[in-house]
Amino acid sequence: MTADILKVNHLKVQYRDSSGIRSVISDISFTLKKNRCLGILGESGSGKSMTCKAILGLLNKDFEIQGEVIFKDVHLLKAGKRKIRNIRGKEISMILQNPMTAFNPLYPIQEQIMETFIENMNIGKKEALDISLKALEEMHIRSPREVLKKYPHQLSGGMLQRVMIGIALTLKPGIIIADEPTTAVDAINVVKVMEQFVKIKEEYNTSMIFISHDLGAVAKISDDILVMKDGKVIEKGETQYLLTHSKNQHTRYLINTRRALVDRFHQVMG
Ligand SMILES: Nc1ncnc2c1ncn2[C@@H]1O[C@H](COP(=O)(O)OP(=O)(O)OP(=O)(O)O)[C@@H](O)[C@H]1O
Repeated sequence: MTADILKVNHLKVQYRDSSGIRSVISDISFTLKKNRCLGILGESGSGKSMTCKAILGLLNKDFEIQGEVIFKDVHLLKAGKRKIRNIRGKEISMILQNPMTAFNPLYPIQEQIMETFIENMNIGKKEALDISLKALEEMHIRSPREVLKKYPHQLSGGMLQRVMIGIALTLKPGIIIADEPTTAVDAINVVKVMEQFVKIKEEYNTSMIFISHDLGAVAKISDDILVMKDGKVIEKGETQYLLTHSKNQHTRYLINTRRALVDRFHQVMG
């Protein structure tokens, strides 16, 4: 039996503004098992990002959150700010859709990466620089010393995303939550970024939540899949079983849409 590393029980998220209250996530439950990858699949607006932001306490006061999120016996929704901040980054890392938003545009990335390592690993500047260089090398980034001196806008989305993955890997968290990590990446680098995720999973024993609207990406990396629609979980199960046996209409629709896309690609490419 594989142990559960993260349990989400009856999570509900509501959004409140001047016009009233709106349900964004309605009563979802799932578990992430140790050393496994859970793919969250769903169309835009289905609630994938909101689910993960709620888990990590990243939503502001306009959102009302109910339910239970248990990570290693810690009830994350009730944990204090300091405790959550310690868990985020070191124990649970999030890789965002748009890596540009994770960096401050006003500073070269070197300072920002080093700061993250100094804060989370309790080390000095010299060691942080060595580790930063190593993190980029691990991601097969050429001329890492020069790359570190660049400002975020001087690097491509794919490059920045690889830098983010390198940082997450170096911190060796128990869980990586990747939210549409290939969105800002050009087609050539998508393959490279996906390879890095598969590598993390296979070599580092990291548990992972991989969010995407792309069934191909989710199927490539996930052991289990959760399908979301309109803020609800409509199906969950082992990836292979779900892809071949799902009787759920919406899941079949997502599978068929993907199949049609691949067929069209083959037609165009001859
Ligand atoms: N900042 C916000 N304020 C209020 N409602 C929001 C906000 N961000 C998202 N929502 C709403 O929450 C719901 C779920 O959105 P969410 O971003 O989680 O979807 P998603 O599945 O991650 O989609 P995408 O793939 O486009 O990121 C949607 O109805 C959306 O309108």
